Amino acid sequence: MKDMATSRPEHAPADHPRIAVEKTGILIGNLGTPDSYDYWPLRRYLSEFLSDKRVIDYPAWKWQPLLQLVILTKRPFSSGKAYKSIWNEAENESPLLTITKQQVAKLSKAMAEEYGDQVMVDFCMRYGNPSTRSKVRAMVEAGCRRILFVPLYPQYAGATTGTANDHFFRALMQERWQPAARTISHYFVHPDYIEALAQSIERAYAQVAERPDVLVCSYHGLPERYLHEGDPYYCHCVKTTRLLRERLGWPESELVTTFQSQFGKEEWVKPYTVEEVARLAQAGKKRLAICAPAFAADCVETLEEINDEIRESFENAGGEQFTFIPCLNDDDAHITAIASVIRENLGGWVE
Ligand SMILES: C=CC1=C(C)c2cc3[nH]c(cc4nc(cc5[nH]c(cc1n2)c(C)c5CCC(=O)O)C(CCC(=O)O)=C4C)c(C)c3C=C
Ligand SMILES: [Fe+2]
Ligand SMILES: [Fe+2]
Repeated sequence: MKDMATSRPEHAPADHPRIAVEKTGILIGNLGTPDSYDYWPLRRYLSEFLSDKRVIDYPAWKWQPLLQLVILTKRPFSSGKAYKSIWNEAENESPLLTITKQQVAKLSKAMAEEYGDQVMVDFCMRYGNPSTRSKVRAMVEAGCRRILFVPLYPQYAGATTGTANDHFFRALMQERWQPAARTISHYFVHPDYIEALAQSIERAYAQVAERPDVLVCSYHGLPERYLHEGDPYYCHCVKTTRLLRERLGWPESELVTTFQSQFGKEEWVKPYTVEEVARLAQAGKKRLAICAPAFAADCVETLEEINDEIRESFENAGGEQFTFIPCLNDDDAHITAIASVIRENLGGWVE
């Protein structure tokens, strides 16, 4: 606690440990990303990710041999190629990490303006670095007696928010003086979030040559079985599109909900984006815009999968105008929305 404001409790003996001045931590959590696009870093990252029972729920005896001996001998090559095509070479990091840093810098500034040094803002990843454990430790060390954990996923899924929370709680288990803790389940219903999303779409529509026939809202997919076993993610996604449509004031025919990135042999929630865009092109919807409201930051799934693979599928089926709408990233309206969600969840903790 060398560099922090510290004090010794009243009536304490001279050798009592110094205690950092009390703060509230706001810890942003995201998925994670490999340290580089080379084979071993990707293999390490994917192994950690795909060994998570919240992501793939098969029993380990059945899943691990397949994962370690088959999937992880091939997938790091194809994933590596995808990551390489979008890598931020200047910073030598993935776009997800760059954008998360930008978001956190803006959020820190907004929170400091509002609450001064009562709060500190930082971020951590569920897989890879910076780890959740290291950031919880740093916050407690800095004097955070309360931590608000904010998984940066607008919709709740066990495979994203649920596992991020699990990891946060595991980190708390290791603290002798455990801070009070709160988490955020989802925030897609927040009017400021829907407003930020709607504005980003209106901005994109104002810039295209001709008004798109249809807006595809493409969400990261999930095995269909998870929905039947009680995961609300699918319903959260469908509701996000509805709220967005209501805010935009557009007819139902102009928005479509789809799901991308299916992985493995099971059926995932449908329709699949890659198939639906081809179907739309064949049905005469030649101008298409596409956004990805499940992602708070652009990443391999949007920059490569949507803007490359899915664009190709649309164009091969006769599509003519493909407008990729970036994620909200560090848009001011997005930061305002996240700040609103945080403020509402800090009730009673700060003045
Ligand atoms: C936004 C919500 C997400 C859900 C729901 C989700 C579920 C889920 N994902 C996989 C498998 C993979 N996901 C991958 C990347 C990835 N996934 C999300 C978000 C959700 N995943 C993000 C933001 C990213 C991108 C990370 C980045 O660094 O850019 C990947 C790795 C990439 C690849 O090799 O294609 C896999 C694999 C499953 C199985 C699943 C549901 C159970
Ligand atoms: Fe994923
Ligand atoms: Fe993908």
